Amino acid sequence: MSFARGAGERDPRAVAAPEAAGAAAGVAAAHPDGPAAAHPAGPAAFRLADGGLDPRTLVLYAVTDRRWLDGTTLEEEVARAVEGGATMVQLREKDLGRDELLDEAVRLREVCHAVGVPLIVDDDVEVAVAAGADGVHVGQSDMEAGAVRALIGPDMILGVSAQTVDEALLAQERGADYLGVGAVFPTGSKDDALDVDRETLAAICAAVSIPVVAIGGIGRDNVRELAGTGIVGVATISALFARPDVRLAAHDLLVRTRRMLDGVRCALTIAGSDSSGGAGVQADLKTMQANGVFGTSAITALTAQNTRGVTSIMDVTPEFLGEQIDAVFSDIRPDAVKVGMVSATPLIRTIAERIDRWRPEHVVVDPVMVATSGARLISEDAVGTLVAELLPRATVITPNRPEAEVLWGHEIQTEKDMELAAAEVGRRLGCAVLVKGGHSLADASDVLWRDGECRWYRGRRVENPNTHGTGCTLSSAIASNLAKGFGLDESVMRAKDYVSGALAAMLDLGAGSGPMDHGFDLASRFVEGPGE
Ligand SMILES: Cc1ncc(COP(=O)(O)OP(=O)(O)O)c(N)n1
Ligand SMILES: Cc1nc(C(=O)O)sc1CCOP(=O)(O)O
Ligand SMILES: [Mg+2]
Repeated sequence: MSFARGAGERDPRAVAAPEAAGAAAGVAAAHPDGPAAAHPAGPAAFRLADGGLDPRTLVLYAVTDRRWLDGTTLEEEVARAVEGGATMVQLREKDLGRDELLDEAVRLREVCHAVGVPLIVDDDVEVAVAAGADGVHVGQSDMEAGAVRALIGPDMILGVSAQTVDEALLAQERGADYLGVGAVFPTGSKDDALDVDRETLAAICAAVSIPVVAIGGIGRDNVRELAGTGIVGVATISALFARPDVRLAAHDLLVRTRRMLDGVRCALTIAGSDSSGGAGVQADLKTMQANGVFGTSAITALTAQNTRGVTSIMDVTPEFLGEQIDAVFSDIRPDAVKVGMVSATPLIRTIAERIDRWRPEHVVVDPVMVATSGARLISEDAVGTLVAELLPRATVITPNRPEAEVLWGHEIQTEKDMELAAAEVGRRLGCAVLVKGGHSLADASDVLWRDGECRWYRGRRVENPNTHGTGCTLSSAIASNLAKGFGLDESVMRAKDYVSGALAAMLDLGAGSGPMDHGFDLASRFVEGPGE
């Protein structure tokens, strides 16, 4: 484990760090800026309805160590950590006297409460209470957990360290809200840390009903090894405070921790290739990536197109389309499927047959009929097959106004017409229907019919003439969110937000209606690059 924080930075082990005892006498009952100025909602705000600690507060738990400071203050570094996404902060300073610890706790409390993040104090119950912190963390050689609970009352958060299943069960019985279990990897930040192997960590998580965070030597390169253990988050000192940019380090580790906790979700796009990259399979894959889902593809057709129009289309054979779908499903089973441009009857039949064979959980069909440029993308006879054989197999379909008119058989002139169209088409097909409003009607608002009810999603209008690929992008963003486990309502809302963001980035490419910036919010911007 390296302590090098970068050229010229010091080794914190060179600084005297006496492992101070826990609670000692002499702390004032309350600091002058104490509990009265605490987070208005108090620590109860971090609890769920059943009284348990909300596990989301533990996803990225930043533990302080002033020995990493290099000309900045602890408040500044903690502010950076929470700005980057730390969900909980622990003041753990072994070399501070109690008055200094209390002052530091009060300062950190302000920083944390300004952004709604709980502050925990390590070891010292009296300082935690006097400073108006949200909780305290004690280990096996600190004050006994039951005694701590009696002192802090029912609301304040109590964290307890455990290295065995017996210790974990006892801590839970004595009123712990969460457990810190480590050291799961070798650490240079705690001299007396004991090793906890993966099996013990998993056994502790399985034995208790309170949330567990892993601690010790965790960083961006090994966090994924904790997948499947049952933890709800990770606690770390050096992966944040030893980094040159604490905010970026926090964001990077948060993204990686979330990915580790959620597992990798996959989506499949079955659609046409757009040589200009703004629509079709290319837009779908970029959208999936940007929405945190691994994208796979089965290509229905190659198109030669750019922002001015489609000049040529070459369909793949139905056999080859089927082979692509089978190759993906038989190996990486996607959590959701998006179907886009599919222009010929045999290809539509192949997709319908594969849906029956592989039974994906979610199927989003964008019934692409006409490109934004006006080019027809499906043969007349194929529309009948689409309606009869593919759309009834969808979870949700996402027609724009002209497509909804074809499916409904009437003109759509008002928002009421959009609702009627969505309802009638949905009843006929037995699936949810999202009718998308256009610039001239309902602005950026769409209506979703599902299970007999209509719901409007009022989007924010973005003045951007470059709208090539918006339909593909919306449907693949919905599929990505369904793949991640969101319900349909939430998936539509998130997808609309994503499309608005991609439009608002105002990318301007090509002479015609250009593509959106699918990568406007990519996490990679926050990932530390080489040389750090
Ligand atoms: C979240 C979390 N987990 C474990 C610890 C370690 O606590 P403890 O065993 O009391 O050791 P010290 O931190 O006091 O040296 C922790 N602080 N936080
Ligand atoms: C504070 C602490 N407790 C541990 C335990 O095993 O209980 S390990 C540890 C140090 C964590 O720091 P780093 O992320 O730099 O390894
Ligand atoms: Mg302790």
